[in-house]
Amino acid sequence: MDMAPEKDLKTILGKLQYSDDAKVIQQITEQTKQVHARMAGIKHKLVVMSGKGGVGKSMTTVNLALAFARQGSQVGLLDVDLNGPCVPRMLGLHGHQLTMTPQGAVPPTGPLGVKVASMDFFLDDASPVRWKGPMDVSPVWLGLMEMNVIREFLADVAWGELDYLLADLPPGAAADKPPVIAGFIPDLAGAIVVTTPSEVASDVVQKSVTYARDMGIKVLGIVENMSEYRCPSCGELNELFEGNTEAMCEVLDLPLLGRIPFDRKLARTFDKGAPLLDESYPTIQRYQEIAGRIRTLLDYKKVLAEKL
Ligand SMILES: Nc1ncnc2c1ncn2[C@@H]1O[C@H](COP(=O)(O)OP(=O)(O)OP(=O)(O)O)[C@@H](O)[C@H]1O
Repeated sequence: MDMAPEKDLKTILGKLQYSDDAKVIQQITEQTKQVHARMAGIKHKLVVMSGKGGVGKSMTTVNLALAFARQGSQVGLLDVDLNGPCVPRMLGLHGHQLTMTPQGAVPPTGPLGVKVASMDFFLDDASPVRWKGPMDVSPVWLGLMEMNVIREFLADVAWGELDYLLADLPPGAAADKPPVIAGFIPDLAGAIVVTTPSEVASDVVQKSVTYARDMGIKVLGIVENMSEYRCPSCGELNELFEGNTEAMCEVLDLPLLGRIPFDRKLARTFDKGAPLLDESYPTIQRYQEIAGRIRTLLDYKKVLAEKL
């Protein structure tokens, strides 16, 4: 596939063809084939989802990617949020670009060798994505446009060989975009759902798990974020929200993969784009444990598949 020396949102949009249904179907088929080819060298593909926004999904995705990398794996991070991509910023890669080569768009490398591809690389600073034309009046058209941009983006990124690819999906509950985007990723190993104990009190997490399952996505487990508060001066842990994630996991028949405390010291380093990477730090050890559990689940799944 020929690649332009530079690529931005306008070029992507310029390539989309909507003149008739046959062309749309042909384009989707070609993009889908291309996505399969691009991701053929990736062993485990995972998506990270949440019911609502702001529960720490990106923070969890980025830290799990770093945890897998610390265990010696080759890791890629995919940030497909068109309206608030924050992964590059957290890893100090904001302002970086994909490198366009004849082999595809090569993602920049962040801390611990993690490769990052984000919609952020196509967007102007601080301005939200604005679509022009018929989309102004049609939310359906707007959704279609976004999905096409994401599929085209996935069709371009040349990941090479990876052990893990973690995709940070946009926030959204039940019948929203995240499960549709997850469907673009071939041979998906499963989804990790991030929640806070307060979110558990509502039924939003259960709805998103049910909807993901209805779409054929295997949910591997739940990560509870902001479980407790770690005091920055003395390190003591105190309860932060009411909620019973264990009971919810039992109802949903899902493992609780781990609990991450509200840790201002750690989060501040990611918000500043200079992430704390010290593996002896207690909250980072929690992420390491969660990554270990995910690895065990994936290995178990592989053994089961080989036996059947
Ligand atoms: N465990 C934590 N301790 C302290 N702060 C946290 C923690 N997890 C996330 N945060 C902070 O909360 C804010 C939101 O986190 P994040 O961007 O990861 O949420 P999100 O669920 O991905 O949001 P959205 O999907 O709506 O973009 C960030 O400023 C982040 O630093």
